[in-house]
Amino acid sequence: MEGAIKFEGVSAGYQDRIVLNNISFTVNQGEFVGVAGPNGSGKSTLIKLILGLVKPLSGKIVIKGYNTSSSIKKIREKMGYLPQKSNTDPRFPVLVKEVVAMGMYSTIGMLRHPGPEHFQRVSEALRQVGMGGFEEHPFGHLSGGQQQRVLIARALVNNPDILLLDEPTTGLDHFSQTRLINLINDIRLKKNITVIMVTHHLNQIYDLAGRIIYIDEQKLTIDNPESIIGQYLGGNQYA
Ligand SMILES: Nc1ncnc2c1ncn2[C@@H]1O[C@H](COP(=O)(O)OP(=O)(O)OP(=O)(O)O)[C@@H](O)[C@H]1O
Repeated sequence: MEGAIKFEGVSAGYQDRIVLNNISFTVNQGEFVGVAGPNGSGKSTLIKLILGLVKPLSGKIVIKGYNTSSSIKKIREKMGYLPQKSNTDPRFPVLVKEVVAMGMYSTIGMLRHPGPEHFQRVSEALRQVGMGGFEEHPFGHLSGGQQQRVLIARALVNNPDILLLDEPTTGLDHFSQTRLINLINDIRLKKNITVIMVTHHLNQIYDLAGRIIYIDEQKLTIDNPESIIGQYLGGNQYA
């Protein structure tokens, strides 16, 4: 079976700095894979390689059968992305429906206005994350947890096969973190989406993620949570 995401001998880095050296792995459709490792080890770089925002120095990346070096537009249509959190100015005058509609720019184009059929998709994505009815609310007036759910709706609005989440629970209280992760997992199961989620808190996903990617010192290991925690975190999932 062709994997949803396949890395073959990939090296990547910036200027004269190698971040990932000769890594290979395959993720299957519908898997929930966590991405962990120390600060600066290359977790976001891995996500950006999958998105085609960072180009490999050598090796090959194939997403749903398409090579990132030649078919990046096709691949982007299949992916939803929630970047690392940046704080939104509460006075920023943008409505929830406009934030979600931004997720469709890759398919409808930046300069075209979204039509009624697009806003139907926006409402559907908001319903999926439990934010139906919030279309006309100012984004900046929502709580942190609600804002993250709206940003997940933005990542889901194109019906992606792959959802890439870079520390989606940052800044949320413990209860909201658990709720958000359970929500992501429910959507994954319902739609058979592949979820790749960067987190500093493996305990959050220990029971849900089938496998964890651990990155350190230019190397990548992929294995079940128990084994990764045993090998790298001294057996402590809360480390
Ligand atoms: N655009 C860039 N130009 C140069 N160096 C970069 C760039 N982006 C990242 N780096 C460097 O590459 C390394 C990996 O960064 P990356 O952001 O992938 O790490 P990370 O594991 O996501 O870190 P964190 O846990 O702090 O979010 C770091 O040393 C970082 O300084």
